[in-house]
Amino acid sequence: MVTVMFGKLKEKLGKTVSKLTEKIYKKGEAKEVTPEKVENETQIIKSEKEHGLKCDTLVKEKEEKEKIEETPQKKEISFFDRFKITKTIKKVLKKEVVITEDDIEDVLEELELELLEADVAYVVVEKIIESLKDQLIGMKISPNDDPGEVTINALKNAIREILSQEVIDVEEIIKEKKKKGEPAVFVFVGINGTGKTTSIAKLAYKLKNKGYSVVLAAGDTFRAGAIEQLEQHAKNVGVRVIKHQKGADSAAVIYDAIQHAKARGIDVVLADTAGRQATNINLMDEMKKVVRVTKPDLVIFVGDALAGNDAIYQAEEFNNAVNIDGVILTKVDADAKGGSALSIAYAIGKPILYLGVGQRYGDLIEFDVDWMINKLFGEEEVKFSTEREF
Ligand SMILES: Nc1nc2c(ncn2[C@@H]2O[C@H](COP(=O)(O)OP(=O)(O)OP(=O)(O)O)[C@@H](O)[C@H]2O)c(=O)[nH]1
Repeated sequence: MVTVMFGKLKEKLGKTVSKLTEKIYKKGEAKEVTPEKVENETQIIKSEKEHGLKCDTLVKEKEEKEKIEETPQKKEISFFDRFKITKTIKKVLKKEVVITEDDIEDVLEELELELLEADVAYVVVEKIIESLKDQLIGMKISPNDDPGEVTINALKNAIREILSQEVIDVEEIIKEKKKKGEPAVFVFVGINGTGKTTSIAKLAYKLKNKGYSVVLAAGDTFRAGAIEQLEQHAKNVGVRVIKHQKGADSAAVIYDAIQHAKARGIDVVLADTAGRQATNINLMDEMKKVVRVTKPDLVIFVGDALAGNDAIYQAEEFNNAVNIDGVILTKVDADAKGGSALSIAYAIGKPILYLGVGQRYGDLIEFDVDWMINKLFGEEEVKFSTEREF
């Protein structure tokens, strides 16, 4: 089953736009108007070909057209038939509307429940509702305005506020460190199984393809097989790994990798660490030591989008322990809800750097607010590859 990325969130936001729009139409006693002009047949067929429009009228029209073709005497589609094909009813407000809290209260209450259901963190839901109220209550909508556009823009603004954090330019950090003759050091932290090792490999692949030299540090000396897993990724991607034996001190391995990179003028050190539960005090203390000793340029929290609210809680705990700089949210390709992608940055006040969108080395995309807004409100449905490279 192909997951529609952020599918649940997208559906709920779409429903809210329709409900708010209908409320405004009703209050403004909107009347239906038909389009001034009728498209000609070529435009209709073109629309059908270009957009695969299979709406009822077009399908019905094709059946009627086939029927006409069966009876040779009626070659042309009548004007009225054409008119039916492109019948796009628009509504126009009869009078100006001033939106009151009563007008939108019930729709916003429903939106609140539905966002919570899509795994959006409570603090984020509250912020979105508050922003919508600030934007919409008291707003004047004239007959020249398009209520649908007004409501979509209000929702987009509310979500943009949530998603916008200070942007971190990873390549800028690498270049700045290179000027000082030092490697940029990025340490990856998170709980077990979220995709740390995989994301390190994906970022190594991305940076290597951009011309940077990369070395990996096998800092997960805890989990059986973790060192070998990272070595396999490094081989596949074509970068080196600095490792010690299993059970060695994680900070020491990463420290050695940094010295190796310095000695050889390598641009970037990507350091793995053992997956750990935020509740495991000993492992959290070890992680604090790793950060204290290695002084990384970025501490990157790797969260699993499928974990929903748990990913937010874990990010908050890790942020309290070692001050996270940025987030990689993985398995977004498999996340039908979308709540964690919307919530994690706002909940900890740190930016999402990348999204993991599959199991190939190229399946790591730089996060961008406009990109996410477009995915939540855009028409296109993103299809991800289910191919596996690891
Ligand atoms: N669909 C999908 N799967 C992913 C993504 N990122 C990681 N995975 C899978 O998630 C699983 C765990 O990935 P790892 O990188 O081993 O996780 P980890 O955090 O290093 O795990 P520990 O070493 O136990 O802490 C693997 O099967 C990956 O292929 C992603 O973006 N999309």
